Amino acid sequence: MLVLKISGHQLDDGAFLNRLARTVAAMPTPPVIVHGGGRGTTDLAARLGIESRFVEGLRVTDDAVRDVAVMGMVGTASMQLVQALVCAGVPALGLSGVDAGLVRVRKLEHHAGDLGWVGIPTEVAADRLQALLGAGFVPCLAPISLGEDGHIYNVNADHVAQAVASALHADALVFLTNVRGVMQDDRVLTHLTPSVAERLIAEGVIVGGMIPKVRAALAALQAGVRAVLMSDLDGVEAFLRGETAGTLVQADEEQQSTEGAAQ
Ligand SMILES: Nc1ncnc2c1ncn2[C@@H]1O[C@H](COP(=O)(O)OP(=O)(O)O)[C@@H](O)[C@H]1O
Ligand SMILES: CC(=O)N[C@@H](CCC(=O)OP(=O)(O)O)C(=O)O
Repeated sequence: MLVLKISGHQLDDGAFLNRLARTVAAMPTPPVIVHGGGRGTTDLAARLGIESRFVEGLRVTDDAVRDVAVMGMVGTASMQLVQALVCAGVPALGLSGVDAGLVRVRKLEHHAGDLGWVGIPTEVAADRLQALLGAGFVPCLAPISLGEDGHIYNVNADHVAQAVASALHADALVFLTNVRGVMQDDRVLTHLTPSVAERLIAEGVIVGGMIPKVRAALAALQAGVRAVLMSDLDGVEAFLRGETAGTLVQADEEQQSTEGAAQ
């Protein structure tokens, strides 16, 4: 089973959505979907006169921003995606992490300071997601989730996707984003190991929203998800055809044995 994380970058692009929906409809095994909505939420906040602030790719979320995040992600983003999927014949069910207690979180303690209502997943109700899959639905999760303290939290969608893929023991986790993969000097890195990733973060090559994505990808690999890909839609479609594309994360030892075999 595959967990597909869909970025919020292109959810207002009808042609993109229709192509994506056709790709999902053609998948032999229905995926579990986690979507973002960061860009739409930032746009909505601006229209409401609220400035958006991010720390290492995570949105600083006070009370007002949390309200906007709920509107942007459980509302607009979910509706845009589910509409396209259902039109393509996919029985998509738009949910958030709050519904049925699917994703529980605790407040994220960040080294850079207090980010407000930002959560980090602690538990995923894998049995309930399996029940939805078993009943023929394709769950589409917005990343707003319920705290162990009963409060509503804004959670980075990459973190939710990682937690869901790990809890479901998914075979693959695919991060569909708006770039071809993790880039260095205008080149896509075909493979990324934990040690290289941390070096590129420290050197400022991997910045902003790519930081939580890369860390989530590494955590999924660590949790036993065998294939973890970061790519755009071209790359995701190639990956589903069994071709190489985008950036695959790989354990350090795996990289060494590949290099060893090549010598
Ligand atoms: N080294 C890098 N390679 C590719 N993209 C990067 C890199 N560092 C930062 N980015 C930025 O990260 C963005 C993806 O993160 P984000 O905007 O949070 O996307 P998503 O919606 O997929 O979570 C890219 O659009 C790019 O601007
Ligand atoms: C805490 C935090 O950063 N939450 C994110 C959740 C949405 C998200 O991750 O959307 P993308 O996948 O489109 O970037 C946010 O508010 O933007």
